[in-house]
Amino acid sequence: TKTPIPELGVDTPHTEELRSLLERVNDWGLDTFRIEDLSGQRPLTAITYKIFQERQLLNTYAIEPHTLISYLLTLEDHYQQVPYHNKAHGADVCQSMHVLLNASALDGVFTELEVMSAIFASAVHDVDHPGVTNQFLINTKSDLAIMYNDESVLENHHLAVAFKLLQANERNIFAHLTAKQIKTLRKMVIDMVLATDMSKHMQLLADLKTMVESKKVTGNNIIMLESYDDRIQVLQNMIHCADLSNPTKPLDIYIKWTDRIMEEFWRQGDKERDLGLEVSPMCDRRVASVEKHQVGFIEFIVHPLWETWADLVYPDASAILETLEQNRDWYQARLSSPSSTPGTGNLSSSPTNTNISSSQHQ
Ligand SMILES: COc1ccccc1COc1cc(C2=NN(C3CCCCCC3)C(=O)C2(C)C)ccc1OC
Ligand SMILES: [Zn+2]
Repeated sequence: TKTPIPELGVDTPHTEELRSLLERVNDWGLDTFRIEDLSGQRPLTAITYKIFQERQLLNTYAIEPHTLISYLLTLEDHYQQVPYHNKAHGADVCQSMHVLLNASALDGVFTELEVMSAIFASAVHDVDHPGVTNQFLINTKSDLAIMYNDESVLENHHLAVAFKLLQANERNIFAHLTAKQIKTLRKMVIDMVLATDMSKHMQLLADLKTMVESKKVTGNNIIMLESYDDRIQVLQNMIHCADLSNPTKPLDIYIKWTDRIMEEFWRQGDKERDLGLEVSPMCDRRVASVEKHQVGFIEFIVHPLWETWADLVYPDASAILETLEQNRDWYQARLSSPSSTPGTGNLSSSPTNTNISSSQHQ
């Protein structure tokens, strides 16, 4: 006999509140920070366990609850404690992917195995992220860059760690899948996680645009995807959208992600400075232009992607696109008005603006 599984998969004194929050797992904008606090710092385990239950994946694939919890807890422990690419980000992308999979334009399009592959890929996609970019790992001739020959260094590492953790019997959640199912799942998970490498963004978006232009739908507006290439392309763009979903979330949540990514980039800049390397402009905390980076990120990367995704699954992502545009306008407005950041750069000329709070965001 084994120790009983806690109802929500995690040990917490806040069971009632966590349960009611997890009831909203199908909603865009779920507060993963609140889940982190209520789950005893186990957001990834709590959210992924809830999604597996919600989608009946434990029954469909004869997954032992103990085994799933054991895998998720170990996976979560292998996310590093860095400002942004930590277990909360993993949980957030996993929950975002779960919502995107529910688009009515995709009703019945993906098999159970494809759905489980997508949820699993999202949960593992940044495991053991060291909080620095691929370029930094390459520039510093890191062991990881040597291991993966400078090609999608981080993404290859996340995959290797995720699959390595499955090798222990007590963590092998896919023990009851057929060899063929495991082969298919492994290929799809690899294809999805490798697609989260930002250097693939332009190609991914170009292919998505081509698909939208030639979109074939059934009578009730459900997208028809015949080949593996078409199916995996949609799933790759889906995980990419989930990964780049921060600016599409409620503003208070979006701002928290912005604070985290800036701190992570600035810490990389500090490392670059200490190593005598050239400090990437986006990583220099002395030339902080938080609003400018967000406006640029949305204008050139996030909005073009989400606009195309919203076309593909029209009208399912229209409200998400609306929030993105409102958030862009909010950061844009702060760009033109005097900055709220005393002591750095762009304070407006009039002295009256010097008496403001220290935080980047009021
Ligand atoms: C180009 O945007 C920025 C530059 C400097 C500071 C901030 C931003 C915008 O804010 C975010 C950025 C990212 C990412 N940016 N990138 C890369 C970085 C390399 C440069 C060019 C390609 C983009 C990533 O890989 C991730 C997905 C981690 C994630 C959340 C953000 O905000 C919530
Ligand atoms: Zn990510």
